[in-house]
This record gives sequence, structure tokens and C-alpha cells, in this order.
Amino acid sequence: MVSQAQQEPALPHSSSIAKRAAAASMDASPAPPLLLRAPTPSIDLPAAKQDRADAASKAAAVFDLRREPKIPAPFVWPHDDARPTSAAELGVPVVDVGVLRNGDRAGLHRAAAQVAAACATHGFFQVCGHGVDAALARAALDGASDFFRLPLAEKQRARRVPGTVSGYTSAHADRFASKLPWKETLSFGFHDGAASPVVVDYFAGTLGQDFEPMGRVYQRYCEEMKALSLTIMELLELSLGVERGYYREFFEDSRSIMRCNYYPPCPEPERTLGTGPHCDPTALTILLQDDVGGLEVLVDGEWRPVRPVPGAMVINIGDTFMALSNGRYKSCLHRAVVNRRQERRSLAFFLCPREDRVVRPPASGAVGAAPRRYPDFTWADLMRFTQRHYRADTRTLDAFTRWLSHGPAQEAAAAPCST
Ligand SMILES: C=C1C[C@]23C[C@@]1(O)CC[C@H]2[C@]1(C)CCC[C@@](C)(C(=O)O)[C@H]1[C@@H]3C(=O)O
Ligand SMILES: O=C(O)CCC(=O)C(=O)O
Ligand SMILES: [Fe+2]
Repeated sequence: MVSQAQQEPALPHSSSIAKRAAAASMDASPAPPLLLRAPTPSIDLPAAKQDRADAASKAAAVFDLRREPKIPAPFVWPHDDARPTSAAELGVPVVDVGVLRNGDRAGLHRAAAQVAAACATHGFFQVCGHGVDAALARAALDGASDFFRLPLAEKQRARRVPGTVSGYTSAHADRFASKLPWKETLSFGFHDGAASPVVVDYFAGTLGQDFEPMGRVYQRYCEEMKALSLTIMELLELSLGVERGYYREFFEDSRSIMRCNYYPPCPEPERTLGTGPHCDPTALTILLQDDVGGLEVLVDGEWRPVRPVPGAMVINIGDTFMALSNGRYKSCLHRAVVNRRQERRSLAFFLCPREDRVVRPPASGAVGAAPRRYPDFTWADLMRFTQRHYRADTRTLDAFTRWLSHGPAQEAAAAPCST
């Protein structure tokens, strides 16, 4: 565990961040302990009619630098969601994906067997031998600390655009009025092959030229994540006996989502959650976590911690890949807990298909032989469902499947005329 000194350094100004990001090898100085300020009656969290942008900026102020012993009511989660952590860590295999490149056939079969066993049960494994530059991974993690330490007004310049995933959010207070997660997030889209680097453009265009170096760090990081995702797709093909290239080609033109999670220390960690219980609606998640720990997976009714392994990245199957495997591989419930003393950072790269691709399992092989578990759908529909109609939780895919039969048509009927 990294011991975080408790001094409260001055908040770095964006230009100093730019210099540090340009150095691309940052030693994050400890973030100040961000504690909640009990909201005054004026912080009235978003109701259906209230202006959400206004509520968001008010609620965002809740993550303040003042010490309070109690967390505000909207951050308190139901007991069942916030059940205590199991003492037994989850035995997640660390798979050496370097074997896909070095011709080690025995190693390749061992890796495929490890992935098959993990994905058919709890859907999580870790990878080493991934080839992601350690200095780049460190710069991406520390860049998150730099961003989230900025004054609120600067972070709000990247405020999330309603109905999209991109942007800065504080506790999702612009979207939800209860069960607020104890986190701040910064999310942005990634796809390659564009005329100019989309992540660099996002940072410079949203936060200003000072943030271009930070954008370059995340541009490079996302490019590495895309390459690793395609390598993992090859391994998933092999482990499922699916024709070579089926999944890799499906994601060649992927349009993914990068999300930086920042979890401040919390005065009552047992009553709230950094990220509530959910299955990722996306296809595959590559999670780089710092060494504080907090990710937990629900297995046999217990919340089992996933220990951070230095240099390794956590991989988990999402709903979209569960459908692509016709249910053979599982998208499983997981959550993130917080603690009293240390901030925690995690970077989640969510691999998503191009919006209009039809999510359909291969018709051949063992996957194709079984009866279809899920209807065809597009990622655009599932994404829209999670952003406009349903808070991703423990039953997202089932709720989505039901919505598919009438939701899009109703939504279209309700949509204002385009003419
Ligand atoms: C499509 C998505 C929705 C969420 C981000 C993501 O890209 C994949 C994970 C989803 C999420 C993290 C699942 C838990 C609930 C959620 C609201 C959150 O806590 O952030 C979800 C994300 C969202 O912004 O809707
Ligand atoms: O921060 C973590 O460990 C998990 C976050 C997560 O599950 C998510 O953002 O989907
Ligand atoms: Fe997740």
C-alpha cells in the first residue's frame, strides 16, 4: 500500500500539470485528503425537474476540503449493496499474454485454459507480459491525480454533457439523487484512425492548450489499451474455440471509453461505495489500479477483494462480450469500496464495438451450437439505454433485453420531429 502523507499541498496549477505531463514520468505528490462538507439545506440534490447542471455544480462542491465526520444522506447506500468485504481474496489468475507473441505453444494453451476457467465463472483475470510501458502507466495514473486535484471550477469546465459518457462528474450528482458513488470521474471517447488524435483534441479543446501534454499521455495510453484489447480478443477466441479473427475483427474499428476514477478518502467508508454493484455493459474492461485496493467481485454471495498485482492489469468480461459469447463467458457483479485514509485511483478502459455493429455470437463452433441467450442488439442501443433510461446495476442486460422489445420504438415516437 502506498502511504499517503497527509499534508495538504497547494493545488497544482494547470500549467505546472502541463509541464509534469510533458515529462511523462510523474511522481504524484500525495493528494490532499478530500473530505465531504455536510451539505447546507441549499444543496438540494437533483429532483426530476430541477436544473441538473445547477444541482451538479452544487453537489460537486460537496467534495470539499473541510473535515466532517458524517457523510451526506444521498451518499449512503442500502445495507445489501454495502455489505462487508469478505476476508477471502478472489483467486484471480495472472495470465501471461506475452505468449501470443513469442511462439510459446505450451504457454499459449496454459493461458487459454486460465482465461476459460476464469471467464466461465467470475469473469475476471489479470494480465502480465502485456507490453504496456510502465512509465506511461504511471504517468496516466498520476495524471488522474493531477486532474482531480484541480480547483472545482477548472474541473467543471469539462463537465459531462447530459446523455453522453464524456466529461467530468462528481458523484454523478448531475444524474442521480440517491446512492451517490463516492468518486469523481473523468471520461472520454477513444478511437483510432481519426484525422487528428481524438484524446489530445478532447483535452486541449475542453480544458485548454495547457492540457495538451496530458492529452498526449492519455492518447498514447488509449492506443496501448486498444492494442492490448485486440490481443486479449485473440486469446478469448482461442479459449472459446471460436474461428480465429472473429472477435478481433469485430473490435478493429472499436469506439471505446476511457474513464479515470478518483476515490477520495471517506469519513464513513462502510456506509457508502466508490462504485456501486454493477456489471459493465461494455465488452471488455482493462483496469489499471494503484496499489491501494478496493475492487471487489461478488462470488457465491461474498464480496471478494481483487488484490492489486504490481505491473498487472485487471481484465473483466462485460455484458456485450457475454452476449458475443452467447453466455459462455460471464459479465459479473463487481463494486469498488473506499477507505478512511487513502485516496484511490483506477483507470478503466472500456472496449466498445462501433455503435452500429450488431452484437451477435458466432454461428459456428460450441458457442454457436447452443440456443441463443440474447437477441441481436447494437452497442448504440445499449449505451443509450445506460445513459438515458437505466442506471447500470446488477440486472442491466436483462432490463435492456426487455426494453429492446418496446423501448427504442417508444423513444423514437417521443422524440421531437427532426424537421
Ligand atoms: C457504458 C458505461 C456506463 C458506466 C460507464 C460505462 O462506460 C461502463 C461502466 C458503467 C458504470 C461504471 C457501471 C456502474 C454505474 C455507473 C453509473 C457508474 O458508477 O459510473 C456506470 C457508468 C455510467 O456513467 O453510466
Ligand atoms: O475502480 C474500480 O476498481 C472499479 C471501477 C469500475 O468497476 C467501473 O468503473 O466500471
Ligand atoms: Fe465496472
